[in-house]
Amino acid sequence: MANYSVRNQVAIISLCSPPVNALSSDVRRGILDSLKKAEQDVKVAAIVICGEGRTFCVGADITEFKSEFKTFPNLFELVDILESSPKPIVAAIHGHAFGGGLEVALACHYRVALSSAKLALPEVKLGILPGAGGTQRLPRLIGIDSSMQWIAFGDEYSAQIAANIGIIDRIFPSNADILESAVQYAQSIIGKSLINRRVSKLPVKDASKVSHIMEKYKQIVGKKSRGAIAPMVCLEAIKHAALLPYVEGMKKERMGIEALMGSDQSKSLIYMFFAERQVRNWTIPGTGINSKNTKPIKVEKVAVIGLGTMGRGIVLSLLKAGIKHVSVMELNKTARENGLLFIKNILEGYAARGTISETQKRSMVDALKPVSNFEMLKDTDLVIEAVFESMSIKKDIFAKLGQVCKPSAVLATNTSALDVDEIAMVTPKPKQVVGMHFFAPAHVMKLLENVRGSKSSPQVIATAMNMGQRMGKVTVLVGNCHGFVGNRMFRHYTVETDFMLEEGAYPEQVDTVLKKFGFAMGRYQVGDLSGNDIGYRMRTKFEMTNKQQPPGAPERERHGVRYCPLADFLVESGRLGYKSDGKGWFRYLGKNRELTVDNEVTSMIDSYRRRNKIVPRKINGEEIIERALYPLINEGFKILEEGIASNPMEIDLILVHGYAWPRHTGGPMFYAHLIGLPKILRVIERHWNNAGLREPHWEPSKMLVRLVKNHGNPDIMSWTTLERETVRSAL
Ligand SMILES: CCCCCC/C=C/CC(=O)SCCNC(=O)CCNC(=O)[C@H](O)C(C)(C)COP(=O)(O)OP(=O)(O)OC[C@H]1O[C@@H](n2cnc3c(N)ncnc32)[C@H](O)[C@@H]1OP(=O)(O)O
Repeated sequence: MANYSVRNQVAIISLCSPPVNALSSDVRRGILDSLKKAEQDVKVAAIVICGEGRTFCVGADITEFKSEFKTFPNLFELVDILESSPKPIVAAIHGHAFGGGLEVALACHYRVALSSAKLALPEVKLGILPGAGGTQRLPRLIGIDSSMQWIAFGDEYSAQIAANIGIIDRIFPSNADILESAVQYAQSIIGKSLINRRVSKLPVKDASKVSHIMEKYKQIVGKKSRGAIAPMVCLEAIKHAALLPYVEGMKKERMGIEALMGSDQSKSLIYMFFAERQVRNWTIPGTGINSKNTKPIKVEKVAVIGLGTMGRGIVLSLLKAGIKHVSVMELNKTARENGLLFIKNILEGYAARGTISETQKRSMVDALKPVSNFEMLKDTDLVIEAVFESMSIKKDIFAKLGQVCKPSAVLATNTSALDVDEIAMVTPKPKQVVGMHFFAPAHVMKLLENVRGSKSSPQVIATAMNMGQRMGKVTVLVGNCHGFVGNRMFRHYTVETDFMLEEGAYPEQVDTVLKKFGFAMGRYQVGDLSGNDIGYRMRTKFEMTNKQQPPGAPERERHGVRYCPLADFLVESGRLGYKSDGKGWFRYLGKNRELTVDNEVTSMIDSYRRRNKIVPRKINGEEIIERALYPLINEGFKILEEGIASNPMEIDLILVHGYAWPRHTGGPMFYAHLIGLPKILRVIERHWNNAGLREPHWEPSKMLVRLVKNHGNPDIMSWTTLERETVRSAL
């Protein structure tokens, strides 16, 4: 709804729909009714639209998208009614003016804002376009070039930037009273002509350059938003603002939003939006313990052990989160000096770019406390161990931490696959131990996979979850198993793509198909980028690599299971990827590391096939997608079945934020939901029947089988509930 009042000739329409004043049908109706009152009241000479509470308006109510077009006034109708008002309307912006909220402001005749306000047209991130005139009004205010930048990427901008380019007419200090300031501003414009204040009537300044600008953005969007439809539709709609009169341009915008709204990509992106918020409400499956009934321990002093790649990133994340005391312990002098230098350089860079102020930078540097022995960690609230991935080294460290740290200290291990319980058992208080799996580089990557050990106390889990959120990370709680969620699932992707190389595909073909699906890089380029030796080290641990096999051992089998040694040959021939002179699955040439196919790799694959008498066959794109992605989905169901993740959203967040799974498909589980579970199961069963026990990743998940058998194609939101009911009724 919207509240209405009048103050000194100025009518105030305040949006009132906590927490973020989304433009639900009630709010839109409230604005319209208030506007009518203001127009009819002869004592009113100007109108202010503002938001109650923490923000101006975050845009259309996403939960009402399905009925958006049906109720009067829809957003599209409301903005034109506002703009044509005979009385001047001032939008008073604090907090956020996002999406439809900014479109409402663009339809007002003036816009004022607190300097702390943020503005954006982020609809593209929901797979749609600004469908209430945003693509037609913004170009008339700031030109085609800036509009394409704002709308095709959907990023937020400060009020000051918006003022610099002409969106905001007046900025007030962040501590000003926005309503009071806006009312005074409205009084100052009473009686002024509204000609030139109705944005839809303005010409587009850089209209003549539209083709050139369009080409530029098509290139950028093609690279940055691979496979996503909405960014291109946004560009097309903005182009029409340059070429067509406003009314005609609006018709094109309408066609654009109707095509995008309800599309699979938009459904996926909306699912992601809510998943990112839902995940804050963590729960331990089957226990009743959750974020609502568990309080975190107060954390003021944190320590990080190890200043390698992971440790440095973790320290930076803690500093950015505002932790005022971060002890860093690295016993190797060179690693310590390099690590500290790296951290300081990154902070310098942030300050130079204006991401943080000089004062903030200084206080972050002051917060760094190098320590040289475990004793010095005795009053630390949270210790994050980030040393080399070795069970014995980690156990050694936890044994020491267990002796010196105070009993309430939370002891976290940053491991990507090791058993958190085994590490915990060396301490006198295993309930204080938890896993915090960061992704490299930890100060950049948004994902944190927190691992609850079987003994981790609820408070300790709450503390790790809270710390992740303080660091601004998408923090997901998972159970303890080898590889946790992400690495456990992703393994199958690499295993099965390598099998396709044996059978007839080549790395470039696999990567092209995966990139078309939406991955920023294919499986083989990712291997080259992160280093093919990482997987090799892991396989060495399990005595699987080519070199570790006794003479005469079967080349394509390990521990009775199908195995492809091509990745081993690659590493053993020194092709680790980018870092080994640009040689990996591909060859990277020149300063720009241009990816080229390397005949050496092709010959290696061909001769391996000949040696093993494999007759190569043609593998098409559909097969590549099924075989690369379905085993991973199958594993996702096994993870749900075991309670390692509590719901599919958690799995999807991990794969999207940690493994570059394309966001516009919603992650593997949502993708499975879009394809339909019966088809997913059919394909998995077909491969399982062909491959049998030698390829266990094709063994259908029991949960998937039960869901399809008992419920056909149930909605993703009901999977875990249905599974629980089925299991309970079987007991
Ligand atoms: C015929 C014409 C048809 C045209 C119709 C189509 C036009 C659409 C135009 C649009 O406006 S689409 C929506 C565009 N807006 C957005 O995408 C903004 C989404 N919100 C955000 O990005 C963030 O919420 C924020 C604005 C940056 C604020 O972040 P903050 O961290 O402060 O809060 P949150 O935790 O994210 O949100 C609090 C709470 O509010 C819910 N919520 C946020 N935005 C919306 C929304 N637009 N609709 C419905 N609900 C929203 C969010 O889910 C949280 O709920 P919870 O229950 O507390 O988790």
